[in-house]
Amino acid sequence: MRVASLDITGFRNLRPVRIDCSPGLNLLVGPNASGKTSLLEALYVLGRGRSFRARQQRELIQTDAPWFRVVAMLDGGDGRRRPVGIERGPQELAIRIDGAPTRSLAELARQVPVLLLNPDSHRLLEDGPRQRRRFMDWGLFHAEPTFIDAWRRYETALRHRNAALRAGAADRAVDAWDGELAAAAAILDRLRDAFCTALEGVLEPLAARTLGKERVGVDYRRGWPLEPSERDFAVWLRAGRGSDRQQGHTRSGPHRADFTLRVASQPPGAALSRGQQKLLTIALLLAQAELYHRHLGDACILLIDDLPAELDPGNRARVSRTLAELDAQLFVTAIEPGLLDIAPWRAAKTFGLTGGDVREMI
Ligand SMILES: Nc1ncnc2c1ncn2[C@@H]1O[C@H](COP(=O)(O)OP(=O)(O)OP(=O)(O)O)[C@@H](O)[C@H]1O
Repeated sequence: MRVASLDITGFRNLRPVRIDCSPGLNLLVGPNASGKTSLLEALYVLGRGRSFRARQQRELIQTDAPWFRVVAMLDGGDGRRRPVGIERGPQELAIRIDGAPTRSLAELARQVPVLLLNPDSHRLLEDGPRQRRRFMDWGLFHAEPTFIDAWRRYETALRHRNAALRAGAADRAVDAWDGELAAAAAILDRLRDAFCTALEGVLEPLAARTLGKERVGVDYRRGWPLEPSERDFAVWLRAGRGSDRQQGHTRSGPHRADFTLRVASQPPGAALSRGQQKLLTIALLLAQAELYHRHLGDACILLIDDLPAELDPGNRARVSRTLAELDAQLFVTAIEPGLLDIAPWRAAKTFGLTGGDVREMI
């Protein structure tokens, strides 16, 4: 899916704007506070229904404006164009896909597959497992039709089981949720395990290109210490029920799943410099984009904030070449135009931003 054109009204400091986007690279150039990150953020909100930096969604609405609206005309590569839009007032949220209103953020996310790379992305490797679970689940949500149902089933069963544990419910009541939890866990576990295997396959060559390291591995952690069969997880749940009751929640399961990376048999923190860890994070994001492309035969939308600032000139050139080879649509911010070489791209447009005003540069 690619964004053919984008309309933004009432969002952060951006003046009302309509741009025709390149199917390849869209370079957003401007000084500090000109609105570059806001433009990426508008696209991110369109794809995820929330911002990557605002604590309150209402921060996104322009000062003195009643609401914001972001509308994209999407091009699926089959010649069909489809409008998708999100509008948010202080309280209410409205989504339209192909002219029809919907309340489903999942449906919106399916239409607008956005991935973000910004100066905080290295936290994917450094922070706790939640971000890495989201990373796995983003890939599975798009690639595996059975994923979302299993995920919802699991979350519902987990909520009910935890409530039953806290309420001191009889074993019979908890048994019912254990069965449901174990059945959904088996599906999630199988999908995430397969995802990590596929991720390793695409990450290795990408890490070799961006980082010059070849022995990069992905180790899946399922969230409980037994073999991956439904029965085993049910047994594990049963055995841990007493302690779960004491704690008031289910201590193990796919809600604790994670993955770790390995570079030449070591954790990235031990094997790599900080700059190299950033390159590994970039390779990881690109691997996600590549997997999306392999599964769906279509491009996803990569939002890259402040990439040049992160890398020395040699690494910048290597990353630029790798990005240009990827079949994805890119929106990349930079303070100066020369920091990213646009020559490797077959299709590229540069947009200049000043004080929230966006203009295509010819
Ligand atoms: N709701 C809002 N209404 C109006 N202006 C806002 C709102 N929220 C943020 N701003 C302003 O928008 C400006 C643009 O910020 P943005 O982060 O998009 O700039 P940028 O070009 O990415 O800057 P930098 O290069 O420094 O990262 C900031 O000056 C900020 O104060």
